[in-house]
Amino acid sequence: MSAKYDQFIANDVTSNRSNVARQMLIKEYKKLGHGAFGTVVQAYLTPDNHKWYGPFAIKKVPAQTEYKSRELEILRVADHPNVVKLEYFFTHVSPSDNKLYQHLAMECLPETLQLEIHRYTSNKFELPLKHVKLYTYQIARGMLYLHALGICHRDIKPSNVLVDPNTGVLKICDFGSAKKLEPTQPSISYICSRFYRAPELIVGCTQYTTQIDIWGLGCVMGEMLIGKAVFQGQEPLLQLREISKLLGPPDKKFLFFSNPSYDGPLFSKPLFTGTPAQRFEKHFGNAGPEGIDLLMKVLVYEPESRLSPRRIMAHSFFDDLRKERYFFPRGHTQPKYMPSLFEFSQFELQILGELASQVTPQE
Ligand SMILES: Nc1ncnc2c1ncn2[C@@H]1O[C@H](COP(=O)(O)OP(=O)(O)OP(=O)(O)O)[C@@H](O)[C@H]1O
Repeated sequence: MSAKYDQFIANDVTSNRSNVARQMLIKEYKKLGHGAFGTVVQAYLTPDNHKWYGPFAIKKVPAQTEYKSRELEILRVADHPNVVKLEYFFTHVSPSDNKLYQHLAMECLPETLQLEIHRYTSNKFELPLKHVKLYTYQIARGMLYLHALGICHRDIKPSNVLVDPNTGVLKICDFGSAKKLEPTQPSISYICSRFYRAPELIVGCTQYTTQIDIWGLGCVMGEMLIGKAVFQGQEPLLQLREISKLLGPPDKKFLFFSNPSYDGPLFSKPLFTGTPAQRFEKHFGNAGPEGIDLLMKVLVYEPESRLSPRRIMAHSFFDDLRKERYFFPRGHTQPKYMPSLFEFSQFELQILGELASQVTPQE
């Protein structure tokens, strides 16, 4: 291994599996990304210069902020095939600015869904429908788990979804905005990236539920189908205008329950023609009738009317995944067996309840 980047020794590198802390040498290889709060680098870890662990994606965020501690707290407990796994964590003072940084070493995936969508659009294609099904199903399965724990991701978007296009595996990442929602406590409404913000967030609701993530799932599914963000508001309030073009304007009941004191624009003058079904058909025709039906049940104003993760997983749009366990990875002419989609834990089976048999393939 030839080092191109930084290397440093960190004390107290804690394994999230065993909880044991020890000194390790960290070798960084390349930058994977950077966001509002920190940078992500690919790195290997060694306790003795012989055994190497990795590659990991190490996210560095300034230590001792509320953001950081929530992200660590959530990643420490999250253990699911569709949620990025935290392997090690430690704090370390950066020699460049002498500040303390929290380091989260997570399993590393080759790409984000954003890049995967971009690969197709730059060649004037959209993702094959089978891939849309495979990825949307896994987002729903990750959400089934997170939401059952009360964890709301609050920033679902294609760049926060990691994929391995070769295996078809998908994992939700970036828990920097995530929060365990308590039913009686308000939360800030100014979260989530604009194009993916649920309508209740746009109108300033502070008692929202994990259903804001379901809106994000709908936006991500739609983006995979059409190759670009479904609702591209040029500024925060204009985001509602974009939504109104497809769904029609929000009604009084929605506003009453979301934020009765909202006094922003409502876009009640028709900005569209035809029925909602015709507009969805026009936008997402390539999803087929089942895909359109699913989107129409996910992209709805009332959060409680949006399908839950388990109802999404049970939707007939995913019957193909249950019947035919192969897919063609990008650039492959030979089919490949799909990743594990239905090997549910006892916890998942409990949440799926009576829908478990509908979600699982019938041999
Ligand atoms: N486990 C991982 N494997 C591979 N790449 C990753 C991984 N985690 C993060 N990345 C890359 O780093 C980018 C930023 O990571 P992340 O979203 O967690 O940081 P952030 O500071 O919260 O960013 P943002 O402000 O854009 O949300 C991701 O979009 C992705 O490209």
